[in-house]
Amino acid sequence: MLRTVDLSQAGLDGDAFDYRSAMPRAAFDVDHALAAVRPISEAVASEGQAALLRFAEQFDGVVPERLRVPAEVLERCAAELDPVLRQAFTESIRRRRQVCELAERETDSPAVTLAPGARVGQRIVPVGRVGLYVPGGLAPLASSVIMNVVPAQVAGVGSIAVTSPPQKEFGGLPHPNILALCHMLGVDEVYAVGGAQAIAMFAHGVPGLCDRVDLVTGPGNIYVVAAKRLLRGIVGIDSEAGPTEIAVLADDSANPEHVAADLVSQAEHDPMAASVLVTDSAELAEAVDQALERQVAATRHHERVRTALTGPQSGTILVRDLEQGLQVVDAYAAEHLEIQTRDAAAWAARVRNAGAIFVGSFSPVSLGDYSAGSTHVLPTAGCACHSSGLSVRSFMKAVHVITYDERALMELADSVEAFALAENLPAHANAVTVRRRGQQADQQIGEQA
Ligand SMILES: NC(=O)c1ccc[n+]([C@@H]2O[C@H](COP(=O)([O-])OP(=O)(O)OC[C@H]3O[C@@H](n4cnc5c(N)ncnc54)[C@H](O)[C@@H]3O)[C@@H](O)[C@H]2O)c1
Ligand SMILES: N[C@H](CO)Cc1c[nH]c[nH+]1
Ligand SMILES: [Zn+2]
Repeated sequence: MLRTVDLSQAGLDGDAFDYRSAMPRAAFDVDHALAAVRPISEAVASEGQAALLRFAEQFDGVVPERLRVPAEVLERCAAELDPVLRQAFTESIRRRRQVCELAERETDSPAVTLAPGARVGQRIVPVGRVGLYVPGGLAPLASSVIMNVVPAQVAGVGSIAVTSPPQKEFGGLPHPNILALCHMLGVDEVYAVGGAQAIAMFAHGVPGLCDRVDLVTGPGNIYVVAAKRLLRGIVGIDSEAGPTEIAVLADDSANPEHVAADLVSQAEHDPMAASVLVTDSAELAEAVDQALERQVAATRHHERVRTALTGPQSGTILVRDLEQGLQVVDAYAAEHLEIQTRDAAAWAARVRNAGAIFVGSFSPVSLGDYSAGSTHVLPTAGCACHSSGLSVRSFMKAVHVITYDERALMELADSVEAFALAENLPAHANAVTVRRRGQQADQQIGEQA
């Protein structure tokens, strides 16, 4: 089912080999998606609620009665939540919050004294207002409420709004599990708006409905990603967390049924999802492919899964050994990387580029999707080589605080003036010179007195 790319001879001639270009990856037509979302964004900016209602009908097949979900609906959804699900939600929140509080929090740095009277410190400040996107097109990702809201709350964000597509099945409201989780987490500003129009609503603000936000976070499909890219600058965005990807680095010790199940699990998200196996064992590759045939035939969303697994974005990469496999997975920079090898922790420690690393046979990506305590909002399309998953840090800004007294500034006056004049910015130099003159004038007055 997976096409094979044999890289076992690549790079043997001693020349650097471009593994990134050799990897299967969707040729995302973001330009096409950008062309689709630009008029959506402009219509939301100029027409407000009327445009939101029109796009809901066009893309979600339903016109919500109210674009903002009433408080009593949130309360009812929480009250009617299945007890087993409530327990699962509670445990997921508890673990995610614990990791946020113990591993992701940043604190102010004490000021560094660089010379007498010259101090620079750093304050960490939460973003003021955020808009959090929860996907709901092909599947209602209630877990994305937890992954967005919990780090925002731990960061201390003052104002939190959540949005998710309206569901025809639920009369134009977002899915009830999404609404129940919002209530459980104390979020009362929730909208029934999906896709690019939701990102535009947050970025521009919509009079009489939703105030603009400072930062938009959360995963979504290619239209959501394109809207975030289009509106970056008008609003802050987290990383581009688009159609899901999984790469598995495996040797002949891996269980082919486990590997296949994990590849299928992420292919279930989207026909554009990517599943990639990197292995030095042709026997494992063959066994995984056989397991895939069986598992895909039996899975509920088999059409979507088959499209994802047979698309240009998925495949098996044969490598000559795990050293080369490491180079390949680093070049690919997967959203999720599983290591299913002997000595998995040692290989995992050497990986540089991945959104999240799942180590050993009993850490499947699905665990991280829901309950491990880690984030599932992760950079895709190779962005893991420069971006991180959504965490408390995503909701915080660092502000330098500079405090120099007169003597400390005068010690540096020559340097700053020379620097400024070298850049042909004399007004910059003058901002120091006037203070120097002021000091000289004070000295003269002192001498005259
Ligand atoms: N990288 C991550 O962290 C991460 C996490 C979870 C999910 N995901 C991804 O999120 C995505 C969820 O996608 P989804 O579709 O299920 O839900 P979604 O909520 O992201 O998108 C649904 C919306 O897409 C818009 N849309 C659909 N067709 C359109 C068109 N032709 N033109 C303009 N807009 C259109 C509609 O407004 C609709 O409300 C999947 O790709 C999944 O893999 C990524
Ligand atoms: N695997 C997805 C992208 O990280 C997240 C998710 C939510 N629900 C199920 N899976
Ligand atoms: Zn998933």
